Amino acid sequence: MVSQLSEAVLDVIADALVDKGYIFLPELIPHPISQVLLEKIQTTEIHELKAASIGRGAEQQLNPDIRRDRIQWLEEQSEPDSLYLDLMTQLKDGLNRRLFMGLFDYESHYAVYQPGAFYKKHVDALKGSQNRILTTVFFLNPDWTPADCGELIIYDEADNEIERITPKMGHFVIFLSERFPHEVTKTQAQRNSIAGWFRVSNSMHGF
Ligand SMILES: O=C(O)CCC(=O)C(=O)O
Ligand SMILES: [Fe+2]
Repeated sequence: MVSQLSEAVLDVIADALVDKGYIFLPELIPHPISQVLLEKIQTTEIHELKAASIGRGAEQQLNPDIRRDRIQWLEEQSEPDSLYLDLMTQLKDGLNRRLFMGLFDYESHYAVYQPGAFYKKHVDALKGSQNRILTTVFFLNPDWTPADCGELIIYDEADNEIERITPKMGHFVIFLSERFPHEVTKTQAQRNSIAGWFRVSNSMHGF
């Protein structure tokens, strides 16, 4: 399966990131790839995923009052992860060519939110102190209904709600990691996503 993000789509994404710092795309990932990613998550037992923690490095801790998803990191060596990671490399290169963002690598994990799980409002990168630049979230839930809740709500810097994304199969969102607080509302059904972060090289920031 070889898939190409078109130059036209990359133009739209780059323009939106410059204009408003985020973009919601109802269908970016080719359907056959979404399908194999969904099959992988559906055939993974919940105990194979690990409880997600908050904070980085020595500060890392489990905190079920803040976050209750279970995660598994994607790996370049395994399919279908590599299909998704290849598209993210195209996105990285396309954005670097257009915006000179200096995006260097990408880390991402599958996340499963079981009924009752949520992730309270947070930002993915503390201003100036981290190397996460751009967040991506991709949803893998074919039969989602409004009653299932589990929306991803994105806020602006003044804490106004600017986007409420239903975690339906195919939905994809990209936003500047430092700029947008966001939360996952309590889900009523199992909710699958892939969250990822484009990072700049530590050495470029003098860490
Ligand atoms: O799954 C989502 O909608 C977003 C998850 C999130 O915000 C994160 O993992 O940092
Ligand atoms: Fe987040």
